[in-house]
Amino acid sequence: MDFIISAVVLFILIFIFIRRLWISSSSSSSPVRSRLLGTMGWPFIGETLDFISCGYTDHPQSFMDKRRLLIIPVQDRYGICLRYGKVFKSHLFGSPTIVSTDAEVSRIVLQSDANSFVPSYPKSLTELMGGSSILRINGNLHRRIHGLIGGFFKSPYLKAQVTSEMRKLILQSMDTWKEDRPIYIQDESKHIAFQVLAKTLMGLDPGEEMEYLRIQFQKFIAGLMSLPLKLPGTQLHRSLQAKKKMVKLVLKIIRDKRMNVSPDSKDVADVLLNDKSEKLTDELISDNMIDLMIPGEDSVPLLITLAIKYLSDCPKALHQLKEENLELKTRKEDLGESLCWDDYLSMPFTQSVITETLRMGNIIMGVIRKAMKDVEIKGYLIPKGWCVLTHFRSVHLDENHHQSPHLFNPWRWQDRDMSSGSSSCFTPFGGGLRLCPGLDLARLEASIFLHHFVTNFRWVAEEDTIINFPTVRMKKKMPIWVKREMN
Ligand code: HEM
Repeated sequence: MDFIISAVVLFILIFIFIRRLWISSSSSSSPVRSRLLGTMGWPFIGETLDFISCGYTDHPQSFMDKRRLLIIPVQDRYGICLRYGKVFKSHLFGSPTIVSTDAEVSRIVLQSDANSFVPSYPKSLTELMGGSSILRINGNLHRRIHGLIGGFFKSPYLKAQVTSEMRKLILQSMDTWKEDRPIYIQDESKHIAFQVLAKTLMGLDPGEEMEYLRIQFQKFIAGLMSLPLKLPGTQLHRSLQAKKKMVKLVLKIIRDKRMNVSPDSKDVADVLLNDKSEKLTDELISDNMIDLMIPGEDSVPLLITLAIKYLSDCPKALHQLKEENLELKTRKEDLGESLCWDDYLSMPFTQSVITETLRMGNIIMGVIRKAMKDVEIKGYLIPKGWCVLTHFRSVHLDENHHQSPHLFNPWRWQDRDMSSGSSSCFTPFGGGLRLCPGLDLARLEASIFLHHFVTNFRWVAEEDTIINFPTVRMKKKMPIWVKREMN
């Protein structure tokens, strides 16, 4: 008897489940033929809890894998479908969402302009960003600021200056390392990256103002993933207070610069101040200086930390990297020259290590866009108002695109030109109009760090694990024990 009741209950549950799939797969409001399958999960929370719980595992993409590889015979208008496929619908973080793990669909979304898709961020993040932040604005003003920032790193004079500043800060930090205690690579690289950003963005040197800015910035970013409640005592409120203090200091720096503006731009603020369009007010520039730190502050240290983690686990790659860097170091010493921007970025194996770290590490797991109108891509309908999560991580770890995707294999990138930052199967820096303008800076900083690290030190890494949610980081901050090389 029990068996019959269980069988009936199971049957009803399966029936309800399949019916929900059926309803959700055929409930498009548009006449456009849509192949989208998926479930919207529970009321309000949708499938968010499953997304988060998968996020905390070693395989955050298992949320996607479970759905795109789901074997359920669903009878839809077009026949029997055995899985949702690479693009499916869901309901995440309060929004109906299309999840794309398809390289081509994601590429088209990223390439689209603001008439079709605009960036979408969690509410707390939007609250903390300025209204004219490059991360939020669209259209001509966005294009102008993005172009100016991207252009900054193209000038030979600035390239030389940024390279020598970065080298100085990295070497200063390495000089303080002691052999009788662990060095926490994640913290060290974070400290350096902040100094590099403050210098590159607004010419700030280490000192009291930089330290004040660093402390306020830590309070500020603590609220990026917080509950969107602005009441006193909440994290978001504390972060907004910290932002106010930062804006006051940065605005003062910008105004001082405006008084003595020189035609030779020395940092990103100078480039924006020298813009002739008169659309870039001091408030807009100072807001953007702070918001530029959001994508820049954490990502580069993670790139460096993960590269060292993967190299520690792959002695063959470390050996080759060391050989390449030592060879260049000796050659430059013989010439009596120090390494320039192009030297650092032209070491092919070093760049392959960085590229492979970006592929495996997925520092930015994907980006979210919101559809401004019904958009059809490759037969999938994305309804107006829905979000699209272009999940880079799923593509980077898809064995159809990258053989043995979970293996750290820098050699796979040999003879492939990755200087443009992306191809549709490799998009760690996004793509289209919003392609990361800091990508050269990130590669350069990682290259300089790795160069001086592997040519000056041997090390033993302590056991540590990568955490992937809500942001990528090392559980123990990557402790290593170093010994200085006698060369
Ligand atoms: C490993 C390091 C980095 C990674 C993986 C990374 C990744 C990304 C990605 C995926 C995007 C695209 C976001 C989107 O499409 O919505 C982006 C945008 C952006 N990144 Fe980076 N980034 C890195 C370093 C930096 C640095 C160092 C800076 C600052 C100087 C920076 C500044 C920006 C800015 C301002 C945007 C927004 C561009 C726009 O919306 O037009 N990034 N980054």
